[in-house]
Amino acid sequence: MEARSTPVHVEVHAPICAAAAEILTPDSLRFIGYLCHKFEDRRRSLLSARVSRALEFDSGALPHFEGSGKMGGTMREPHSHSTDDPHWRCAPIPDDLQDRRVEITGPVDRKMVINGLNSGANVYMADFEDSTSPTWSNLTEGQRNLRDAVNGKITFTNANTGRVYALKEKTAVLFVRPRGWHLDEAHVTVNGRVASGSLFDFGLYFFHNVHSLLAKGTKPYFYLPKLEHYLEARLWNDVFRAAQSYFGVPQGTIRATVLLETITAAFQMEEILYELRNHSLGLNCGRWDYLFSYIKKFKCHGDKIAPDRSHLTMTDTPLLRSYVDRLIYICHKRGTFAMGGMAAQIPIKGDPAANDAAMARIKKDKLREVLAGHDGTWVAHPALVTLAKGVFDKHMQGPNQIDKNPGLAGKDVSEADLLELRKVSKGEAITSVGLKNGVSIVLAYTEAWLRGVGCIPLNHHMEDAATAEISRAQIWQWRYHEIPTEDDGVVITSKRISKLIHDEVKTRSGGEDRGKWFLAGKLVEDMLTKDKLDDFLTTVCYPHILTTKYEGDIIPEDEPVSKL
Ligand SMILES: CC(=O)SCCNC(=O)CCNC(=O)[C@H](O)C(C)(C)COP(=O)(O)OP(=O)(O)OC[C@H]1O[C@@H](n2cnc3c(N)ncnc32)[C@H](O)[C@@H]1OP(=O)(O)O
Ligand SMILES: O=CC(=O)O
Ligand SMILES: [Mg+2]
Repeated sequence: MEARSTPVHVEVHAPICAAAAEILTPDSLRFIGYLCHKFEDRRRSLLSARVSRALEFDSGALPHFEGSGKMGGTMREPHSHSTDDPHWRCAPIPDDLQDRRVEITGPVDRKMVINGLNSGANVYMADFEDSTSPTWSNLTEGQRNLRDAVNGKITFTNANTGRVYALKEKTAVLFVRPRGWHLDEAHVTVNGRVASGSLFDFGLYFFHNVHSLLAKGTKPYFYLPKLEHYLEARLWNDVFRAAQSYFGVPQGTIRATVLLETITAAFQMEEILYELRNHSLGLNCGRWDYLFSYIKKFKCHGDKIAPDRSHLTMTDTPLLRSYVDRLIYICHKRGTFAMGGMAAQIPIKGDPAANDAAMARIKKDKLREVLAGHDGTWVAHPALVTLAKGVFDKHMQGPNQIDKNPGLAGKDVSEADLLELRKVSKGEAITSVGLKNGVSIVLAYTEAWLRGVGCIPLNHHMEDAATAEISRAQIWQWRYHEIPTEDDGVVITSKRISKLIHDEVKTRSGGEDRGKWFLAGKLVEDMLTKDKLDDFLTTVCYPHILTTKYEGDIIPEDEPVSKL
């Protein structure tokens, strides 16, 4: 392990619960301190650049491909060199990852980790992002669960049923998705500044598992969420280089797939791959955050108002189709994975007809993906693994189709194609039902998140921090543009939204201060009716799940419980 001499002060401002005691050792904290100290200024400056770009979009600007010569103002980008050489390829694919046809994802609680690894999927992605509410216990226990899983020692006993869970002999290959660059880990400060959530999650997993993973013949594999720019990919690449060198493991040991899930990243697919090429495992279509990002970035554009969420389907939304095609083309051209995304339907219990219809929709979605050229897909629930595998087995003969399917449909995707929304028939685009459903989704998800639950079943769909954000952003946008709902002609105003929220909170809480309904109602009302659209629901709600004081990046005032 490489020695580091720069003095770095790491403080933990949270109870040292049993999991934290095992995970936050002096050495692991020293490593987190090293990463945060080295990269925090760059993280902050990249986050500021996001704010500047957002202001330009608010004034009507649009993203452009590099080299289009159309960038103006602060959006002038440095040349990335990604297209200078037509021959570069991403690093070769590791043996245990040739076949990624079905990947299951899920939050990091102990039972889920075991069920995900045992699900029969090729890959299990343990998720600290969209499906985890980053409470202190979720994070520290999640890290402990992953360490135990990597060591093959994870077990779980259901206290109610007595059922014992343990790993099967053959398990899925493990990926980990740390939080995005925008999220802080406020329970930890490094030289007085709150730590990055990304570096906390990445660093602890890497610290505790790199050697065990290598000894088992696998590697530390990551999914990188919510990147908005290729310089953010460069930051991850530099973090990987620093981490590998700190531990004395070969460069290229870490491998990562980037979630292509922001509209700005869609204009920089090749640039992002290029930055990470020595660590890259391709791109994935994170369709839900992608829609959220589109609505958020163009919230002020009167010609880009999205219809009800139910209309934003992969087949009927031109910008989604174009982004899929372009992603497959770019990834295959550079010799790496073009992964599909998540269908939000989950199994429906007790209603076979409705369940059959949901399964048919998922099957259609997976068929579209494999025929388009994707090398694999995501499922949200173990009961969907066989279904998705069946579709890929039938239509993808080899372990992947990187070399077989060049995805040429994506070659000529234009800037305009990546921005084109679906046109919905007059009278059905934005409806009172869509508005009510949207309010109900944002509220229910926020309530669960505040209780520490990051993914919920709702109306037979999974709702997480990406799906709920679409509803939040679009309701804000409809109100901002004073859109009337088409079925009744009534304008969407703050007053109308507030009433829907109050009614829903009353129904869901029974009028009693149960769960987190009252708090969720207050926060959601504020987010949906204020002048400014908050960047993320999760950053608004974050101070409410902490065990310590925190406002934005202000340093907690309490005495730290642990110092390094
Ligand atoms: C937009 C994106 O970012 S997508 C990626 C992030 N989102 C996700 O990963 C979604 C993950 N999925 C889930 O969290 C869950 O499936 C939910 C919340 C949607 C539904 O969960 P539940 O209501 O518990 O489902 P259900 O009761 O049908 O579960 C049946 C069993 O499958 C298990 N299970 C369900 N989903 C998963 C999963 N994703 N991974 C592992 N196990 C799972 C349950 O733990 C349960 O196990 P048990 O029978 O041993 O008790
Ligand atoms: O992370 C996945 C998404 O769709 O968002
Ligand atoms: Mg996402």
